Amino acid sequence: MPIGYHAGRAIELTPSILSANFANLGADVQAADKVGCSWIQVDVMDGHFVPNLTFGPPVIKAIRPYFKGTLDVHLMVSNPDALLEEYAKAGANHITVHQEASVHLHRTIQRIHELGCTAGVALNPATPVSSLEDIIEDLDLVLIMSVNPGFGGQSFIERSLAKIAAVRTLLDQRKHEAVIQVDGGVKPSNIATIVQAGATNLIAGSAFYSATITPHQAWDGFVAALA
Ligand SMILES: O=C(CO)[C@@H](O)[C@H](O)COP(=O)(O)O
Ligand SMILES: [Fe+2]
Repeated sequence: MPIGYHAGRAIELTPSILSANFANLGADVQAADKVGCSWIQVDVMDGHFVPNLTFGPPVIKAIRPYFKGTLDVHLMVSNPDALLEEYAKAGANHITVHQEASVHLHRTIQRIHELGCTAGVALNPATPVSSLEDIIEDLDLVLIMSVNPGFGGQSFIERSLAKIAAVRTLLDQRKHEAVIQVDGGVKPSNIATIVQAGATNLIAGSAFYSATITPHQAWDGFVAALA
C-alpha cells in the first residue's frame, strides 16, 4: 500500500534488506509485508562493480514465499546480462541494472522484459540523466542513486534532487510514465523534499531495519513525514 500521494501519483516505500538481520531474513522480509509495503529491494553486489558482496539467486528463492508484493532486484554487478535469467527464475518481479555496468543496455532491457519482469536502469551519482535519453521510453523504472552504491547507512547526496527533477521533466516531455526510484540516505527528514522533486518510490535500508525502532514505527514515521 502507498505511504502517500503526490501530484496524483502513489508513493511507495521500498525497504532494502541490506540492513535487515541476515540471521533472521525470512522474518524481516515478512515484517515488511505485514506493515503494508508493496515492494522490497534485494541489493545484489558482486564485489567487482561495487566493493561489497551480498546475495545470490538462492537467497532470493528462499525469501520469495515471505513477500507477496514486488520483489525488486537491484543488480550492482558487472556483466548483468549473464545473471538475468537466474534472478527471474529465483522469483524476481522487477530487475534494475546499472547504466555503468551494461554495454548493450537496450538488449539488456529487452531481455528483462522477455523474462517476464519489469525493467529499470540505475544511475550512479556521477552519471548524468541525459544518458537515458535514448532508452527512457523502454523503461518501467529509473533509479537515481543518491549515494555511491555498495553500502547502507550513507548520507543523501543533495545534488540527487536536481537529477530526480530532470528525470521527471524527461518523462513528461516524452509523455511516458515510469517509476522514479531513489536509493540511498532516504529518511523521514528528507522524504518530502525527495517526493516533491518527483520521486515515487523510496528505498529505505537503515531507516527501515533499525535497532532502535520497529518496522511498524519506521513505516508510521515515513507516512507522517509525507502527510
Ligand atoms: O543500493 C543500496 C546501496 O548500494 C541501497 O539499497 C542501500 O541498502 C540503502 O541503504 P540506506 O542508505 O537506506 O541505509
Ligand atoms: Fe539498492
